[in-house]
Amino acid sequence: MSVQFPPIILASKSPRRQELLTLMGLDFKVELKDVDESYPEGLSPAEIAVYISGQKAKAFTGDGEIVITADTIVALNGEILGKPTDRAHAQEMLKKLSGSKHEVFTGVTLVKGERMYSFYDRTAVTCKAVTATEIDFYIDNYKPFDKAGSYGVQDWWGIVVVERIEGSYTNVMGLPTEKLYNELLKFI
Ligand SMILES: Cc1cn([C@H]2C[C@H](O)[C@@H](COP(=O)(O)OP(=O)(O)OP(=O)(O)O)O2)c(=O)[nH]c1=O
Repeated sequence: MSVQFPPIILASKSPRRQELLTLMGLDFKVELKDVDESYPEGLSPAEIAVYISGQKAKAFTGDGEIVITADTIVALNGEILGKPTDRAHAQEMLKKLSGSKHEVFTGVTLVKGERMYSFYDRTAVTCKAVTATEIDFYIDNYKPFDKAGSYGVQDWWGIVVVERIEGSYTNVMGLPTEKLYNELLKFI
């Protein structure tokens, strides 16, 4: 790669984020810290994603290194859909997403020394209507319990159910790579 970035730490256990950063051609290390993912009331979906990515970043100082954290949430008509707590919760979320359009927000925070900068990207996703049997098939075979909104745009749901995506695809997967690249160039 022609651009030289300082050493990068990705503070995320998400295999999708690790994969996307690798696809960006960046060298990085993964470091994990436990973070409370609760957020204050009254925030918009974009503000929630940014707030939680900021909370994840506060655990790091990033001396000489750039630390990247992110948080992805799904919003449907003002309702926030995070990760499902169990099978029934996943069924409920997928039923709501079926036959409708929702938004995915990923907040990203960059940290280097004393500097901290956050941004977000927004993608609109339209899903076709699916049956209860298809939802059960999906949950049983793809176990989307680690995913916001209970689905992965990169798996069966994205291939078969997602009709239309307006905005960044990688933002839905968990990291808005196009925007992240531009922001990293400005941040270093
Ligand atoms: C909507 C959607 C979410 N997701 C994933 C991305 C994130 O991993 C997860 C949202 O949870 P997050 O809390 O954003 O991230 P995480 O807990 O997986 O990882 P970490 O906090 O360590 O960074 O949902 C997909 O993989 N595909 C999708 O289509």
